[in-house]
Formats: sequence, structure tokens, C-alpha cells
Amino acid sequence: MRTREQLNGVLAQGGGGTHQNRSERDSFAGMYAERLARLWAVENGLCFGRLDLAGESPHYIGRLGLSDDDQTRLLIDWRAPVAQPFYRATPAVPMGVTRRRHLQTKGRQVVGVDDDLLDLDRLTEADRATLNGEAALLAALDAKRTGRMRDIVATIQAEQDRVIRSDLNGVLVVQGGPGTGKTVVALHRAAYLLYTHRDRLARRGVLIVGPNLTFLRYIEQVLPSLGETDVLLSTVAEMYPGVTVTARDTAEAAAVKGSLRMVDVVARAVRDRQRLPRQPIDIKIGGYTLRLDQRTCEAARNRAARSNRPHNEARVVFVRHVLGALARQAAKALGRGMLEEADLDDLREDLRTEPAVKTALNRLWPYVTPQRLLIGLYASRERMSYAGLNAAEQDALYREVPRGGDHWTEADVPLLDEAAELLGEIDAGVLRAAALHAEEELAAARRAEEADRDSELTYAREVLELTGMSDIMDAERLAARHRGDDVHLTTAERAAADRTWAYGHIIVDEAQELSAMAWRMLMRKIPTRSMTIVGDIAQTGSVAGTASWGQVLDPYAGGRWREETLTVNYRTPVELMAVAADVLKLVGPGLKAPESVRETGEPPWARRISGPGELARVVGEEIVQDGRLVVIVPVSRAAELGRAITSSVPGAVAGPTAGALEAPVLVLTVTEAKGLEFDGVLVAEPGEILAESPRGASDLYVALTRATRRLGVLHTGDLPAVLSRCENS
Ligand SMILES: Nc1ncnc2c1ncn2[C@@H]1O[C@H](COP(=O)(O)OP(=O)(O)OP(=O)(O)O)[C@@H](O)[C@H]1O
Repeated sequence: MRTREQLNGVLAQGGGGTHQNRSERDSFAGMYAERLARLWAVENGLCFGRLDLAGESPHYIGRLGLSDDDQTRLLIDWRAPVAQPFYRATPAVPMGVTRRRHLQTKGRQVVGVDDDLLDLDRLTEADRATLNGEAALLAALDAKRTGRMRDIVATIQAEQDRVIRSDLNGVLVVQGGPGTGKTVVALHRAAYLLYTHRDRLARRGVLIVGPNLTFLRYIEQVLPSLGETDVLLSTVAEMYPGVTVTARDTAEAAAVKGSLRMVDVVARAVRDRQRLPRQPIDIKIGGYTLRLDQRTCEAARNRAARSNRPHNEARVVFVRHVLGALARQAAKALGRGMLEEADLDDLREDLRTEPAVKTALNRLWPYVTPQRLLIGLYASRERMSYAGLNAAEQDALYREVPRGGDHWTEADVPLLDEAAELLGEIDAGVLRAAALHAEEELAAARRAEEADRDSELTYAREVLELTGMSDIMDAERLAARHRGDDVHLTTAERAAADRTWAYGHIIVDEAQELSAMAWRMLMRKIPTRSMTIVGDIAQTGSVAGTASWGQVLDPYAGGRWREETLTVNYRTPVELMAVAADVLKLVGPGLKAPESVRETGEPPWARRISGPGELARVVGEEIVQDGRLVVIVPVSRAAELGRAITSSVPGAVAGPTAGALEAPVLVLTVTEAKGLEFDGVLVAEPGEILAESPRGASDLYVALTRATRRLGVLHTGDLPAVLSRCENS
């Protein structure tokens, strides 16, 4: 109420006043509106706990802190240090707590109470061994899934709380099996860190990296309910401003592009654009000829290299040297050997605008955008070979110069970023001129109706894209921001548009999937190395992903990273986990499945089916009342099985489309289902999932661990032996 009044008061001041008044008013309005949004978001279950402490009045714990008009604390934010015993106190180490009470509320009414007595004198042995708020936890875990992740502030467990409140500095790795709460804990950690280190983090923002868009949609509502808005959720694919990923790499291409060898390859591809001419270049100007020989070019190139600037920014050095040499030649040709410096400068400027000189310079040291560099590299075996790629790698990467825009893949993004580092910025004036030129070409091509119109159009489009119209857009927006014109953008929005943004903290979820090149890109965005990395090396599906945290982190953090392990599975019931644990042995003999906390009494089952028609029938029968069902299918069968199911099961959706999370039945591949959970899971053709990737066993393990209740396996061929624990049905 008070916040709403404050907001209304600020808005009622109207639109007048000085510029400063206006911007102050806008920022107050923004602040109150944000607070109001937070208050609305936490309305549900606002207060969920009470701590009784020896000799003190009780503390009430809630989703955020509240005081009354006299500044008396009514509710303590769950992230505040005094709330910590709510999550950590045990009968053995009670932290001054005599009783912990979990409150279940509906709207503003208390509908249930669950007490843990921590007062040692009043406890039995059995009491001492209990979980933190067992009844409240089990009630939360039994709830039907809605398609969106919920926050767990009321039932955070002690091992999770240690991760959430771990120190901001350095790299923290959270390794844990499926369902151990890695994602939900990472989100609570983001909220905790922003609360505890507000000043440092709100300015630079927190970046959360997830595996795909469906996953980001699945988790995005958790953060506002935790009271946080300064967080940017992103996938690796979205991290190069101006580039939209629409294409998919083959496994071979993704493996090559993800490997750290590409650092060298990209560097050589840039050097390839600084080649010396094989023959001297003769430049005819007016009645005389100037000659640009290899020695001059080599000297110019060495100077540019010594400047230590990236390619596009070093071009001025190269150009200046070449123009100087040409100007001296021209002076000689004009019979004026002893020119003053100033006259030489004039001559140099004249030469700069000569078309023949421009052409020569563009050949020797062209402006190159990252996009153009990669397109040119993939389209030429000669260039790929110069850059150090062998024949098989060239086969994997080869791609003609694309005609339309649909060609960038996720694995290209870290390479574009790498190239951008080595190429540097193109002068904004040059870009603008190039874009204008490209537009003229495009218009000319449109006018021309001759036979090769198509190729001209393609060329012009290419120039448009390659000269980076999008880069110009970004350059201007960025400049505006540096001038301070863009006060309304949030930290997250500013960070998203700026490739070189350095974040205050980065959280990576499903981190096992990232390639070495993606790690390199991320590390550039976090020079302080303040990171939380959560994942499970047993679930790695990507061929460019990792099987060891040390391998990923040692190059960037030396030995200075710490690891916490989560050991309890809150999602998958014991019955289903037994099957998954058999598959885990195939992934790696030393790997250990997490301990499940629930039993459902429903055994997993397997059924032989005749084909897609029967699969669709079974899916129809398995629909969970008010719950959600997923059918996990092999990639190679996704289209066919998706069609069979959506055409006969009402409400079924195939693929990770925008509305997918609301659908009662969803058909997904393992990659698409990663990180998500459902009440019921049907795995179709497990044998094919096992066989279709070198990481097939990990994929099947991921598929089997998505369910909170029911699991069925449907197969046309033989059931893989590893699933023999499933009951025939
Ligand atoms: N302390 C808790 N209280 C209530 N629910 C919890 C708790 N911890 C985890 N959960 C629930 O358990 C489920 C699994 O959590 P989460 O998705 O974060 O696991 P994960 O480790 O990321 O799994 P995966 O590796 O399979 O993606 C979620 O529904 C989450 O809300």
C-alpha cells in the first residue's frame, strides 16, 4: 500500500520541470514500480516460516523483508543472515533455535503448520535424524508440475543453503545428479548474491546461461518471485549481438568448431586477410605509374603488427605506411625529390582517394567483420587449409556463401566472438559509407533485369550483411548509451546489447554442455572470475561438451576453483531412479546416482509396440490428469513421431515451440528436454536414443530422470538389456 502510494505520488508530479527533475522523477518512478512488481510477485506464500529462539521473540521469515511505519521488522528476508538458521539449524547444531515452524498458506490464510523441534532435551533419536521440515518438503515435492519452475524458499535444504550462500568470489562448481536442485539452487543463489552484494552486482548485472530457450522460459518466473530483476537470462546462441542463430551443425561440425584449436584457426584466418601480393602492384594515376612492391607491403604489415591493435584498427597504420611510400614515389615521378613534410602529407591525402589506390589497399588489408571472416573461411577450402584445418575438418565445415540469413549456428557464436576480439571495431564512418554503398548496389541490382540479376542481388545482400548494418545499429545505440541518453535501459538490457560487457557474476547451468570455445567466450565476460557453474558430467550430451570440470576450468582459474556436491534427488522417485542408475553404469562405471527422497509405489514399465500409430494410442491413454506428460524421442524420429502424436492426441505439441510448456503432452528430443521435468515421461525407442550419438548412454540417463512420478518405455525392436528392470506391460 505504502509503495503504491509513493509511486502514485511520483507519477502525479506530471511531465514538467527541468531535465534533472524529470530524470530523478523517472528513476524514482522506476524504483517504486519495480518494488511494487516484486511485492505482487511474492504475494503468494509471502511468509512461510517462523523461528523460535531461546530468550528472544520469534522471527518470521518471508520472501522479502517488511517493516511497519515505525520501522519495526515484521518479516525477515530469507536471504538475510538472521534467516540462515531456518535452513541450517539441526538438532545436533541448533544455532540457538528451539523450534522451526513451516507455514503453509493459501492467499493470506495459514492452512497448515509443520514443526521441527530442535530443543535437544525434548527430542527422540528419530527426531534428530529428520530432514529439515520433512513434511513441508514432501508436500512441495508431491505437487503436480505446472510447466514452470517454482521457487523453494520455504524448503531449501542445508546442503543447498551452503551453495546458495557461498562466497561471491572465485569459481564455485556445483556438481550434482539429476533432480538434486542444481537449477533451482543456482537461481536462489542469484537472488541471494544480488541481495547481499547489491551495489557491486546491480551495476554490472548477473548473467545466467541456460541450455535452450524452452529451459529459460521454464525458469524465468522463479526470479521475480525471488525479488530479482537485474538478471539476464541467455543461451550461448544469443550471445553475439546482431546475429540470430537459426541453423544447426552436424555433430562433426559442432565438435570441430567447439575445440580450442579454433583459437589458432581464427587467428590464422585473420592473418590470411593480411597477405602480401605475389607480384608488385602497378597503380596507374594520370600519366604515370606507381609500383607497390612486396618489400613495402611487408614493412607496412610489420608496422601494423607491431602496433598490437586488432586487424581493423591496425589498418590505419598499414595504410599510412603504404601511402607514405607511394607519396615519396609520386614526388620523385613529379621530379620534386625534396618535398617538405607538409607537401608529402597533401600528396598522401590525394593518393588516399584515388580509386586504384583504394582498390589495392582493400585487397591487401581489407576491413573485415567477424561475419565476413567466417563466411569466407567456410566457403573456401584454400582458406581453411591455410588456417590449419585438415581435409576431414574442412569437409565438416565447408559451406557455400549463404544466400539468405539462415545460416548461423550455436557453435558459430563463440567463433564470431573470438574473431571480433582479433578484428576489432570498424570505424563507424567507414561502416556507414559501406552500408550506403551496399544499398545503392542493391537498388541497382533491383533495377537491372538481366540474366545475372540474381547473383548481383545476392552480392548486394551479402555486402549489406557483411558490412554489418546490424553492427551500425549497435554502434549507434552503444554510443547513445555512453552519452547517457539511454537512462531507461536496465542493466540487463544494456549488457545484452554489448558484446564486451563485463558482468558482476555469471551462473552457468547445464554447464557440462558448453564447448571449450564457449567457455573461452564466457570467461572474457567475467574478468573477475566470479562464477557459479552447475552441471552434471554424467549428463553430457553434446559431443563438444565436457567430462571433467578440471579440464574446463584449469586453463582459466588454475587450481583456484571449489566444488560442492549435491547428493539428494528431489525429483525422481526411488523406483525410477533404480532404472536410471543401471544406465548410469553404462555412462561411466565410477559414477554414482543421487539418493531419491520419495517413493511412489509405481514401478516403471516397458511395452513393445507395433509403430507410431500404437505409440500415439498409448500416449493418449497415459495423459496425466492435470499433470504434464512428455514423450522423449530419438532425434532422427522426432518429426515422424511428433506428427503421429500431434495428429491424434488433442492438445499435444511437438518440439520446443513458444507455447510448449503449457501443453498437457509434449514431444521432445533429449536435448530439448534437458533441465526440464514432467509428471509423466514416456521414452520412445530407447535403443535408438542409445545408438544415435556417442553420448547415447548419457542421453538415455537424462531422458529417464525427467519424471516426478511415472515412467514408461515404448519400443518396436528389442528392449535394451540395460532397461530390463522395467516391468513388462
Ligand atoms: N529444497 C527443495 N524444496 C522443494 N523442492 C525442491 C528442493 N530442491 C529441489 N527441489 C525440486 O526438485 C526438482 C529438481 O530440481 P532442479 O531442476 O533444480 O534439479 P537439477 O539438479 O537442475 O536437475 P537436472 O540435472 O536433472 O536438470 C525441482 O522441481 C525443484 O523445485
